[in-house]
Parts: sequence; C-alpha cells; structure tokens
Amino acid sequence: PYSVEPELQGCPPELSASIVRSHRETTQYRPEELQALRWKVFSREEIHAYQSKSVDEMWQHCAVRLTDAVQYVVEFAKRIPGFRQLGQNDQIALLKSGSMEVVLVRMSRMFNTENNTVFFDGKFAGTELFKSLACGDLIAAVFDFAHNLCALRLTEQQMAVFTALVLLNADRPCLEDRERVQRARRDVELALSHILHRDNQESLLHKLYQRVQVLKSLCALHIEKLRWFRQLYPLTVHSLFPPLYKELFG
Ligand SMILES: COc1ccc2c(n1)CCN(C(C)=O)[C@H]2C(=O)Nc1ccc(OCc2ccccc2OC)cc1
Repeated sequence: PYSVEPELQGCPPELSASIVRSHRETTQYRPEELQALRWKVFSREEIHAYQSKSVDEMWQHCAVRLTDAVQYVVEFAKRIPGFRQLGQNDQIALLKSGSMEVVLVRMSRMFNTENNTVFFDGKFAGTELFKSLACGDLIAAVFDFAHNLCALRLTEQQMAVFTALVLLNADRPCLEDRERVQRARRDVELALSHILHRDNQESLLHKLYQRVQVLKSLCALHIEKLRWFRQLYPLTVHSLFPPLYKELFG
C-alpha cells in the first residue's frame, strides 16, 4: 500500500491538531492542576533543608527531577508527525540539543510570576531554594526566561506548536538528513503562523523567535555548569545521575 509522504501528512489545521493532542498527552500536570498548586510554597524550614544540602546532593536532586520532565518531552517528540519519520540518529541529535529547550519552555507554564516561583518537588520554589547548586547565574537565567515567557500568556495550542518548532530545528549539529528536518519544520512553521493568525496574535511570532535565541544561551549555560559540576564530582554524575540526563546532556 502507498504511504502518504510524512511531509504531506495533514495540512496546518490537522497537523496542529495532532501536535496539540500529543502535547496534552505528554504534559504531566494540566493547567488547572497547576492553578491549584501555584500558592503551595515551601516553608522556611523546608527551604533551609534544601539550602543545607551539599552541592552534589542538590545537583543530583535537580537532575532527577528534571529528567522527569525530559522523559515527557521525549515522548512528545516521538508523537510529532515528521519527527518519528526521521532516522534514529537524527531523532537523538534533535533531542540532545532540543529537549532541555522544550523543558524550559514548558517550565513557563509551571511558573508563578506573582511571587517569582517555579514548580519543584511538588511545590513552588523561589531562586533562594537552589542556593546550594552554586549556580546562581544559571538559576537566575532560568527564572528570567520562565518569567518572560509566562508573561506572553501562550495558549496550550500555541505552546504545543511552538515546542514542536523548537525541536524540529534543521540547524542542529550532527544531523544526517537536514533537508528532511527542514521539510518537517516548514509544515510546523505554517501551522504556528496559521494559529497565531487565527488568534490575531501575529506579533507573538517575532517575540517567540527572540525567546529562542535566549533559550540557546540558557541551554549552553546549563551544559557549561554541568561540565563544571562533573569535573568536581565525576562519581556523582557517573553513578547517581539518571542515564537519560547523562545521555542527553552529558
Ligand atoms: C515541564 O515543566 C516542568 C518544569 C518543572 C518540573 C517539571 N516539569 C516536572 C518535574 N519537576 C519536578 C518533579 O520537580 C519540575 C522540575 O524539575 N523543576 C525544577 C528543576 C530544577 C530547577 O532548577 C535547577 C536547574 C534548572 C535548569 C537546569 C539545571 C538545574 O539544576 C541542575 C528548577 C525547577
């Protein structure tokens, strides 16, 4: 039987509908759940307990939590039409460079701009809770990014198609079939401008592309800090970090 070329699969409306469905299926907390949680903040004692952790303990703790988020992003990617038709190596290459970017974009949905806190370990935490990571610049940049993106108030549909676009980036390093990624990306670009046009929010497109530049530097900072940490605590990374975290960011 003939198979529809993945690039022709669904013009924008069907394509965005399938991306939005995949997004909903792969976000572990629904917006209404987060609404209920957003004022659950840590007590002074709880914050003190996190701040008393050693650098390696806190790094391991955060790596385990972030891997939780990364797993859902990997699942989301696999369901994006055009992504799963790519070769295995290209799928890995796109996830290596794009999965943390998507986690950080999705993190903006789990951010409370009123008290500058982000979801962590079941409650909402301010930057001071992460002090023992000894990465104040990384945490400040993560919070700034989440705050800025949260302020754009993306709908779930806009978020879903935007994160698919973040993943389908033909400029990533080590891609074998760049052309194929570019073709899949073009359809998602069309879907995003289609959605923004329908929402009468074309001005968002420019702002979103600006945020992508910040995202790149933020992820580069994460990798730089991880290298610094691994140099100090090689055994912690080797034996206590989640394999997926090591494979994607190591
Ligand atoms: C989809 O969006 C989200 C967003 C948040 C979470 C989740 N999903 C589900 C899993 N989760 C849990 C279980 O807490 C949340 C989480 O990981 N929160 C969190 C983790 C680390 C943070 O800063 C440290 C840090 C940041 C960047 C890079 C390295 C870092 O440290 C080494 C801040 C917040």
